[in-house]
Amino acid sequence: MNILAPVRRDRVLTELPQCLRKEAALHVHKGFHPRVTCACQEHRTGTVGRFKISKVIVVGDLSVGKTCLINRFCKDTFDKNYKATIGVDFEMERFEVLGVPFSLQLWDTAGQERFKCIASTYYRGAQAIIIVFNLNDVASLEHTKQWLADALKENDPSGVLLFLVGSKKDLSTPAQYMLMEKDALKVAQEMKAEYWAVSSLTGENVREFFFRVTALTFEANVLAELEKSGSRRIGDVVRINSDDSNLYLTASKKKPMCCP
Ligand SMILES: Nc1nc2c(ncn2[C@@H]2O[C@H](COP(=O)(O)OP(=O)(O)OP(=O)(O)O)[C@@H](O)[C@H]2O)c(=O)[nH]1
Repeated sequence: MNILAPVRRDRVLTELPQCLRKEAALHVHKGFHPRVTCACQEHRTGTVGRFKISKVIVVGDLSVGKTCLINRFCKDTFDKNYKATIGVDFEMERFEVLGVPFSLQLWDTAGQERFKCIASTYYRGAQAIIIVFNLNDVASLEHTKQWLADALKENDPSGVLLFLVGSKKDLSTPAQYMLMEKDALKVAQEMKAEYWAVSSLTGENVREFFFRVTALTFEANVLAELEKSGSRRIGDVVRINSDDSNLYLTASKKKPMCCP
């Protein structure tokens, strides 16, 4: 018996959402990996779609807008008053990707130094790490490297997808934004993270960004399931965070067995 309500219509993904900037993208393929599409059509996604919940952690300096980002996506609300996150908080979001149910647990962590040690105990087991900085505060961009290092202490760097997100885009002039974006793209490339710029106030890019996180996390999960179930023999190599400058989620060039 299915006791869960159907997934909201605006949480259904039938296509791979595209990256924001090709220079700093986890991959630039137009669609889902053919093996993922095929596995979904044939209901061969293993634990993905049944009990699996993917953990996503959101880290970054205090007041960069982590809570607002999550609230804009999950609740479509925006609070202009700052209330520090104490320790952690989380939201569950249910999606349907290529017909397969898929859930994300979005962990909002505290940026304030005094709450950081509580928050860091929740970093473990993340499948995606979202590192947020304020597009109007260059120091917060510099600090992203330390946030990433701390988050990776608790996670396997080769098995996690990274996203670098510039927040509060509404507060930058186009000229200021261009300057900041140049630096941010460099940092994202160094980290092997996908770059996004958003505004939780206006909602710009928020939905696109979370859909991209969902789609790429789903894709990585299904590829990992296929590998685990022995499909590796047909030659697919799944590697997240390879050394390729623009293709961190890779697969071999061998033809998939089923769909083209
Ligand atoms: N103009 C503008 N303000 C924003 C935006 N996002 C967040 N803010 C404001 O920035 C302040 C901090 O936002 P939060 O989301 O609470 O920041 P946080 O990163 O969760 O902070 P900590 O919980 O301390 O780590 C609040 O006053 C928000 O209203 C945005 O996109 N545009």
